[in-house]
Amino acid sequence: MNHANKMVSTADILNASILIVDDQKTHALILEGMLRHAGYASITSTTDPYAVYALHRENNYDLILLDLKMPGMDGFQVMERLKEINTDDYLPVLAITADHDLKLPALQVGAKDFISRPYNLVEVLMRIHNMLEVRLLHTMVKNHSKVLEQTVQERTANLRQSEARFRSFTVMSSDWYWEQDADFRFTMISATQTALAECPEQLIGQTRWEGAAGTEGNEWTAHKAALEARQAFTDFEYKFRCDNGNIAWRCINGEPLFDSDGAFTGYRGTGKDITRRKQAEERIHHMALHDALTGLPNRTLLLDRLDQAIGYAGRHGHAVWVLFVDLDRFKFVNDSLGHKGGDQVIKAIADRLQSTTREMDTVVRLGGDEFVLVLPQRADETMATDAINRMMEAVAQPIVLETHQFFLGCSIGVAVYPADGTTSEALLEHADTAMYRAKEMGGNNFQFYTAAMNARLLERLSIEKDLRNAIEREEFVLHYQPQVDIRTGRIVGMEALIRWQHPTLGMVLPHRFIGLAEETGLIGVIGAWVLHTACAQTKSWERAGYGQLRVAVNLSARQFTQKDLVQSIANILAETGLAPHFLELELTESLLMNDVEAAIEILQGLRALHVQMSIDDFGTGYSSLAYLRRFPIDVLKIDRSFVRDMTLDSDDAVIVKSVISLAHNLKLRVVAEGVETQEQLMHLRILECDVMQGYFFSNPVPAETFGQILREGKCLAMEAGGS
Ligand SMILES: Nc1nc2c(ncn2[C@@H]2O[C@@H]3COP(=O)(O)O[C@H]4[C@@H](O)[C@H](n5cnc6c(=O)[nH]c(N)nc65)O[C@@H]4COP(=O)(O)O[C@H]3[C@H]2O)c(=O)[nH]1
Repeated sequence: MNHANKMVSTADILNASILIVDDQKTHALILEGMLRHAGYASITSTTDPYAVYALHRENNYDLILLDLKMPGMDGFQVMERLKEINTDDYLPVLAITADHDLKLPALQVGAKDFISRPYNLVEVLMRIHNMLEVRLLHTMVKNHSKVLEQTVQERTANLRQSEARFRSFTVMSSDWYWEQDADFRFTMISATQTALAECPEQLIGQTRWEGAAGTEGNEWTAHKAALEARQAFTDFEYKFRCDNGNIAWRCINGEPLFDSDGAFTGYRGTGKDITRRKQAEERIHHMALHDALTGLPNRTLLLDRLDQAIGYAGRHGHAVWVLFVDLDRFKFVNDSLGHKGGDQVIKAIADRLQSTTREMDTVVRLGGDEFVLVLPQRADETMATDAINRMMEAVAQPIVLETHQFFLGCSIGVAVYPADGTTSEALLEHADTAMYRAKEMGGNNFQFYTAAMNARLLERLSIEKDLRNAIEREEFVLHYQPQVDIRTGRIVGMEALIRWQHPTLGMVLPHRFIGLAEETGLIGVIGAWVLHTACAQTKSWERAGYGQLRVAVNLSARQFTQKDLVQSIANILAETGLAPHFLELELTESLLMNDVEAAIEILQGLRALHVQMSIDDFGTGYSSLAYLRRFPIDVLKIDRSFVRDMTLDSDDAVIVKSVISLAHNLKLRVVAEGVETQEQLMHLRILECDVMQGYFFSNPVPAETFGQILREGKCLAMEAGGS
């Protein structure tokens, strides 16, 4: 009230608008006079009750002094009409009456107070003052609540606007908003996101875990415990299966909700679709553990799987076989096909290896042409080599690329857990060692690891180191083995055979280092040295007057596919002055058969130089006589294994016979290798073989010794056939 008093001043009261309604003009004037005298300034009088309604509607008086008894329309009726204007049920009416009985009914109809006639001045002014004060306060409160209402309206509009803004943000952002009740059931999900629309997370009324996949995991247990403890959580990631079968990932944040009494009412938070991120992470994870070309596990995953297999086998007393697989002559294929073709070959081999293994086995690509297989033993089986044989057969199947057909073999080394090692590293190392042994054995076979192999491996490593320095230290020499015309008995040429005079190992034969030189690429330099030395030596014997001799030089696979082969041979011939037809290049049959079309092209390039070409070890490779016609060659060398057995085994005799007649049909010379006995020579002479080479006439000998033989004019004794 104090507060209200302060707000309504005397001036406000005296300036309030007052209407006096009395049918008797004099009464109205008396009252008006009293009021003016008391200081009221805004007073209107009327004697017409019918005019009151219009006047009040227009002026909205603060106070109406209303005579109750009037002819035509009395004060009660006037009040009824005024109610139409003052809809808030407040009639600012002070009833005037001399009749005591009308006072109560007047108050009931809506009058706020009354004044009695005859007027008591103090009472009249008092009541008018009080009434105006209440009236003005009432108006003030009404206005105030109007302002309040307006403020509320404005605030509500602002709120709506910001809510709309929030909505549009959530629509535009990849996140969404959700709410749950105290049982963690969704009560609201702002579900307009495309991600959600495509793969709705949960339905209203369901819990989050009803649609999730793999909820028995530890992370879900921890999450549910956090919910039970009413804790906020951030970045909880989980996956679930959509209706279309796809797996989707979500990341959510949430906070608990409590009412004003502190009781838990549920959770609310945001959600985000992280399926793409998870897929990318999975891809990266897969890439880190797999080989990009073949999709097979890589070395990292190998170590993991092998550790697991060893752990399991150790607990159950089982074995694990570790196979180290390396393709034979892959470098040759890769060089002749280019990288793309090489990749296709690797993929094909990877598929074949996988198709021959069981589900529990692991096939790994280490890189290049190296694979590792982990074959754990099953409880009900004994490990057998059948699996390895199957693998080798699968690899050996012809590979067809465009018009090319290839044959690849592989060398496999096997180390067995626990006999050959109890750690992944030891098993891999020993399988690798065994694989090298298989390579040394000529490839296309498998070897089980033995402790002795380690010693060989160490020797190999030291040889490899020394090989690199051998050229500079001039440790290589060529030995020459005479080739003799069987009809005339005269030396017509020689094969140049490399030897390595190793400072500690002594004389090292080619089979111990040529393969290594191939693998390390040193064969390029070594091969060029051999060619140069052999041509120069031959030319010098020619100059010395020992006749015109042809020198045969072995070409390795890697040399054969060397891009500048033709040019470098032409250079050597020019440098040494040897006529091209005195140089014979020996190529092995398997080297040519690897990729027939490419081989023909290279041979044609060499043919243009007018050098001679021979097929070495004929009969040992994948003989394809059909191709012989297409190779521009001059000589066939019958492998010494046939020569050795031709006098013992009639099959071999038949083979030698048919090779000689086939070669003659094709206008090729035939050289028989490894002739060791008189009997062999006799046979060859009967079969009309052209040239012989072998211990029977001479071992390979140093150049000086060969010069000596030439000087002496050594010939094959014609009658007896001996030297
Ligand atoms: N059992 C027996 N063996 C005989 C007889 N006559 C000769 N031999 C041996 O047979 C091999 C013939 O050489 P190849 O077949 O071309 O086989 C050669 C050839 O493929 C390769 N080689 C030798 N020198 C070179 C070279 O300079 N470059 C390349 N790339 N390879 C070479 O190493 C292989 C082995 O060479 P070597 O150990 O010198 O072995 C030589 C030779 O000593 C015989 O009557 N009985």
